[in-house]
Amino acid sequence: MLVAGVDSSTQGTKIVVRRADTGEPVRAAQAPHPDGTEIDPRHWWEALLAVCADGMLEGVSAIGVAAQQHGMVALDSAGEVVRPALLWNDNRSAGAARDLIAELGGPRAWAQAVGSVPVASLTVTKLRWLAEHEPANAARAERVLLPHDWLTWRLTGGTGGGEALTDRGDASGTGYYSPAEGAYRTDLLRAAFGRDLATPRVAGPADTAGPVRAAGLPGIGTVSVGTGDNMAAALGLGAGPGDVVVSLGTSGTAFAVAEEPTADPSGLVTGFADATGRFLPLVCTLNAARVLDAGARMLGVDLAEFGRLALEAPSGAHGLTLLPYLDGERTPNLPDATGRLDGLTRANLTPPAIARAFVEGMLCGLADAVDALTAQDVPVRRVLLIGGAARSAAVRAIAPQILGRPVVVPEPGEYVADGAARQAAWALAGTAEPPEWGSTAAAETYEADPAPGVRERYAQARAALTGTA
Ligand SMILES: Nc1ncnc2c1ncn2[C@@H]1O[C@H](COP(=O)(O)OP(=O)(O)O)[C@@H](O)[C@H]1O
Ligand SMILES: O=C(CO)[C@@H](O)[C@H](O)COP(=O)(O)O
Repeated sequence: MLVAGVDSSTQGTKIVVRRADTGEPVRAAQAPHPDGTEIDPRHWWEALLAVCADGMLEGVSAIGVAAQQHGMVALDSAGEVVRPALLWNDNRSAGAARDLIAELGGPRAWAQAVGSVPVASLTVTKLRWLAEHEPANAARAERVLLPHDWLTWRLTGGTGGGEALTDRGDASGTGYYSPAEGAYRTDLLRAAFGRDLATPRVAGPADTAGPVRAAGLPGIGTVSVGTGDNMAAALGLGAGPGDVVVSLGTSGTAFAVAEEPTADPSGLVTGFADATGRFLPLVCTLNAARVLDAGARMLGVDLAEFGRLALEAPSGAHGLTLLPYLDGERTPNLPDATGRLDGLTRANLTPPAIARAFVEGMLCGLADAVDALTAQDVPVRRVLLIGGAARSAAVRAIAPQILGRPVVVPEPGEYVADGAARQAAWALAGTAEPPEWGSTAAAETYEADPAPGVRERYAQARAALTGTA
């Protein structure tokens, strides 16, 4: 029996087909999404149809969708989107986040209410922005979904009979759902938007959303409830207690599966739920793999050559320090920040030093993320490195220096899509726990002497930028 898992992430859609019982890979495909921080969801649907073409779903008995978290998909009474979705990395609602925090009585009140302090990424702030800036669109909105909710709904029939569903994991990133209570905070949604909006029913981790009823796709009997991409990655990796996953995709994330919810009033750690009934404390940066993409483009080289250059320079990049806030930043919360390259001299203005500084700067943001998790008593027994940029030999070699501990790199793969496929297999099996699909046995461990000096210079540069030096 075969299952399929879909990852509809920021830069593209990926699909994997695996055997339901063992997880053995069978086939895979991917299709890109257009760039930008707002996007018409029909592009996600078209990418999903593209990866399902050419017999991809032949013999598949269940399918699940995981997607980028937080995106605001507002629908009207006919089920049409009222405007392009605002994505997790769209910073226009930063002011709305500040207002919402003040209105509820400060960050601690939010952390206690929903496990997270609003920043521009969270859906609740996008709803406030919509109400304030696009009253005509806001007036048409009847329902709010997240990217994975919308795709799952379309798969199961959409306006032709699908029920809008979500799961705890993705719901926990909205800012109007309490993972600790397992319930929506409709009062917070109403306070943000000015009136009620319909929200999808929160189904259980192994529930079925229905059969595939979308035109142009085979009538697969089981669509699992789906989840957010980070929750799916944890499920795909089989992350256990003590595992901290560092993912270097469009976003940089550090997260762990936890038995208890977190409520960090500093706002650094967002207290999400996972895809199995547990919790997923997570730190997210806006600047990860695409920092390297931009650096390589600037130097006029491909990613392989960029990595080779980075390894040519010594640790510390001859004194260069990159603050990688190329898309603003979410953690730390600096939505209007821009990047900064400190320490330039005539001697160090070389491609190797610049490439090294880009890799080190990106990784320093993630090292701070891991520290924020440990400050919330999240145990770190080992660090697992995944995501597109983990394919870079330079990143793999430099990561243990900057993270200050050995780094386990599982075989490169699509762990979000794998998690979605494993959830589909779980829905099919109807068991209490997801099927055992083996572990990260093919992982390689990278070790190196820690480079605390690099992090100290980074912290100084960051403090100078934020005026806290
Ligand atoms: N060998 C590599 N070296 C560095 N970056 C890479 C490499 N391969 C892929 N990437 C980068 O990984 C990113 C995509 O990662 P992925 O985890 O698929 O992101 P997302 O899930 O956010 O769409 C792209 O920015 C791409 O340039
Ligand atoms: O906002 C977050 C997590 O809170 C991001 O991690 C998004 O879920 C997008 O992920 P990628 O496209 O980078 O996988």
